[in-house]
Amino acid sequence: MKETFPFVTAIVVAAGGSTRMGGEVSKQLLPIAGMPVIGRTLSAFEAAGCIDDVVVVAREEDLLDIYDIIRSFGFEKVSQVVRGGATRQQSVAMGVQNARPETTHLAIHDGARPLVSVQVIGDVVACALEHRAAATGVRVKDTLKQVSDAGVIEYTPDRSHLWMVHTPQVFEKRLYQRAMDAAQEAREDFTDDCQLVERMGGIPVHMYEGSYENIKITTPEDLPIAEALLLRRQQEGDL
Ligand SMILES: Nc1ccn([C@@H]2O[C@H](COP(=O)(O)OP(=O)(O)OP(=O)(O)O)[C@@H](O)[C@H]2O)c(=O)n1
Ligand SMILES: C[C@](O)(CO)[C@H](O)COP(=O)(O)O
Repeated sequence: MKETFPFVTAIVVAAGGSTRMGGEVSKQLLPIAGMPVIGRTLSAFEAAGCIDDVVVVAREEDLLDIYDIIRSFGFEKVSQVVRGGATRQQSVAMGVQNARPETTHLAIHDGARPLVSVQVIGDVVACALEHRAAATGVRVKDTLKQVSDAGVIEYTPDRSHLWMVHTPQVFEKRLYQRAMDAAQEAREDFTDDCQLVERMGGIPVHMYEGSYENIKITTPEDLPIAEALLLRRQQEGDL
């Protein structure tokens, strides 16, 4: 039997409006290389040895489809599917409130990042077990510009310390709970979970260098990119 410490619960948030994708259907339900986006995401967490339990957060209108996907692909780690909130932060909070009481660490992940690998999940969880708080991300590859509302370049930031943050973002549960309560009390709402811990100060969030393949399905051109990456993995025997 597995020891109870650590007990890592993945909170997979899939309750967004998919506005930038367009269309009626949630982007998490769209097929890529023959499987719904959320199915691909959940397969990675099912296969990751460091993950003990999974809570999925979804829109009310998607619940039946999500249950269907979980049943048909046989995802045994998913213990609950709960309704999300109006913002990503609220959806994460719904997931956290429903995590099993023995949870010691939370691995918060976007349902819309189906290319996350078992290796990245394992490495960022290990980093958080050591440091209490960790995120995965990649170094910015392009030269960046700050552009004014009039469309004029204002300046070129030094990119040597700039990264794009991905998920999973992994935290000791007690720490994350404290950060979440403080942000809620201050009525602050953030697009990622690191910011909750960053704003408290005192606890450094470690960055684990992950993979450029861990893209978020955000706009329509992301779908063929994800499909091409998955087909390459299939050809290389990684799937
Ligand atoms: N109220 C929300 C908003 C976002 N998310 C989830 O958070 C992840 C990252 O969000 P994003 O890509 O911004 O998704 P959407 O909010 O759906 O996108 P958009 O801004 O285009 O509507 C996604 O897996 C999304 O489903 C969520 O669970 N609940
Ligand atoms: C959490 C996140 O995936 C980190 O990259 C991201 O912030 C989600 O929201 P966004 O509004 O698409 O940046």
